[in-house]
Amino acid sequence: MSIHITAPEGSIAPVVLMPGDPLRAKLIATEFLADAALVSSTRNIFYYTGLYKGHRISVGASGMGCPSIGIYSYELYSNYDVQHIIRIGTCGAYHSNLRLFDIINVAKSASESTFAKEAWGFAEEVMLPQGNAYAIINETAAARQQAVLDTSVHTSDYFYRANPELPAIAAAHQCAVVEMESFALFANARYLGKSAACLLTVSDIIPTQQKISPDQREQSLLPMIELALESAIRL
Ligand SMILES: O=P(O)(O)O[C@H]1O[C@H](CO)[C@@H](O)[C@H]1O
Ligand SMILES: O=c1cc[nH]c(=O)[nH]1
Repeated sequence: MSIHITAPEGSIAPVVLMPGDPLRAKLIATEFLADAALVSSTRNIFYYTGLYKGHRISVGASGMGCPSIGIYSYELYSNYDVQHIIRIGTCGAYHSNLRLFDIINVAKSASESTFAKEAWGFAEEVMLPQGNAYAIINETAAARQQAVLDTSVHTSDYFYRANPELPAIAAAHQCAVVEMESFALFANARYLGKSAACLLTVSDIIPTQQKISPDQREQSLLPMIELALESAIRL
């Protein structure tokens, strides 16, 4: 048990898939895991453990933003001996050459966030995926002939902001998309010597304001979820 996750000891698998949204965690557990058990629902942040093709896997939410994923990933790595976390999220595209539903395996995360520096003394504004999860995802995608873009992302602390220009950090690091968590996940994994990767599906194109509708969102994330599950059983 930890402060924010009340799963009993041993009830979380060494590999965790982590969407932002607790209801996405529930959907994955219901649709894809055999014998899925709800092991924590503290603050309605659901964690489930079950079997995918006979392999024990957990799925649970991070909430939104670096502070929130910072808490959940730290407790999973430290209190539950989790080895690998694969974030499975949505992102906005800064450029209209990306398309809705494109899938990204995050190659690096650039952020103005103070999370890595203040928590662990990592002064860099770029954090990288840790361990072998990122490479396994690319190998799994290639074996499935599934298109995945290998892209830099901007991890932003802001969803809404006054200035519509491309943020300076996104321009400096050629970030094609924006999301809000991978920088903190990678920083925690780096500090704790664990493995972390991040898959994203493009849910909106910022310059043209195209968006996946709430109805489309559930189904449109399935290719990313399947890639994450197929990668998880190879870790
Ligand atoms: O779809 P999720 O995983 O929540 O990810 C993205 O969506 C949220 C914003 O709507 C932020 O958490 C952002 O990172
Ligand atoms: O963080 C996010 C996620 C989706 N779309 C955005 O514009 N930002």
